[in-house]
Amino acid sequence: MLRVRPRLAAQLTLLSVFGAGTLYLFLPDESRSAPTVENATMSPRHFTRATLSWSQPTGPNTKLLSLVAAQQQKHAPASIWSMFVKDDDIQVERPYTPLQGIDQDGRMLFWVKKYPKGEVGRWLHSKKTGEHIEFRGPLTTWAWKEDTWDEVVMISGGTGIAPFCQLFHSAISRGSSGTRFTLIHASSTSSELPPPEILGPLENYAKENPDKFRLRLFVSKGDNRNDVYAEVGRINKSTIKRSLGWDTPWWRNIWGPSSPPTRKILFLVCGPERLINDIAGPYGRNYSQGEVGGVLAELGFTSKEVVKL
Ligand SMILES: Cc1cc2nc3c(=O)[nH]c(=O)nc-3n(C[C@H](O)[C@H](O)[C@H](O)COP(=O)(O)OP(=O)(O)OC[C@H]3O[C@@H](n4cnc5c(N)ncnc54)[C@H](O)[C@@H]3O)c2cc1C
Repeated sequence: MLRVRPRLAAQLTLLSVFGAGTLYLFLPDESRSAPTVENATMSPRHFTRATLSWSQPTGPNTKLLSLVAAQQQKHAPASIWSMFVKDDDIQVERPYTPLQGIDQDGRMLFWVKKYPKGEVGRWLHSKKTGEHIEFRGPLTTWAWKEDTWDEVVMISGGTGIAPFCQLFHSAISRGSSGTRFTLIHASSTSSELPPPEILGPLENYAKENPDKFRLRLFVSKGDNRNDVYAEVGRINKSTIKRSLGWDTPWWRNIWGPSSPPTRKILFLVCGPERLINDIAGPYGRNYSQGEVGGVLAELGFTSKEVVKL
């Protein structure tokens, strides 16, 4: 018997009312053109299949999902990259960031949030172990270049930690870089903080390598989760100044301002629109970088030093 999923059923009803041409106009067009190729190595130009091997709820609206590609994969870029995942009920794709890249067996781990009216996030959360998911990629979000920066400060909110987690696994934790990294992450409540699978390796590395990597966690309000320490409050100007070692007591400046820093500093910011706006100013048109605004502009940083992911 042919079983029609509820959302697909709704689409078919629409189809009968408005006609195929009209429905086609309603559907976002991103994923119509890329074909699906069975058992192929991954490519941005075609979709290929992965199997959901494991998933686990990690909070009120987030889940960890492990996908295994059908075919062994040869490589992944050294940069921050993502995969487009296709919701094949409605033929819409969205990018998601493998937290640890992809291993030789084609395994990828994702941390995905579902929004009350969000299409693909809710669809991914509904998938069961053993079900197939189509993906294409890798697509570079931002190219990391070793030994370009003295200091990199990563600021994230919610699942916006994913690209920094990936950079941690591909570059930071290898320890070869002369760069000092700081990750400042905020979630609304402690139970919405990233799960131990994400935070554990970051916390351990930060403890063992305080001169190379620092981690600071913030929550707007604390609740019952006590396996992790987070400061209650928002990421603001003084958080960032402190991370840069610029929080000199006022009495030290009594003889005039200290000399400007000469270190090459880069800020990477990723998360909900409000966090991006407050810290780095809004995106420009069509998600271009726009001007630097917010706290980073107040601290004198320019577009050469700020990337909104
Ligand atoms: C390069 C890149 C990598 C990404 N990696 C990840 C990842 O690893 N994990 C992850 O969970 N997401 C990630 N995202 C976001 C993801 O691609 C989707 O945008 C997100 O899952 C929402 O898609 P949706 O289809 O569920 O919701 P949609 O159908 O697109 O949105 C429905 C409604 O949900 C609300 N909504 C959607 N997104 C947001 C938001 N960010 N903040 C507040 N409200 C929102 C809006 O009100 C919107 O009207 C990434 C995005 C990019 C650009």
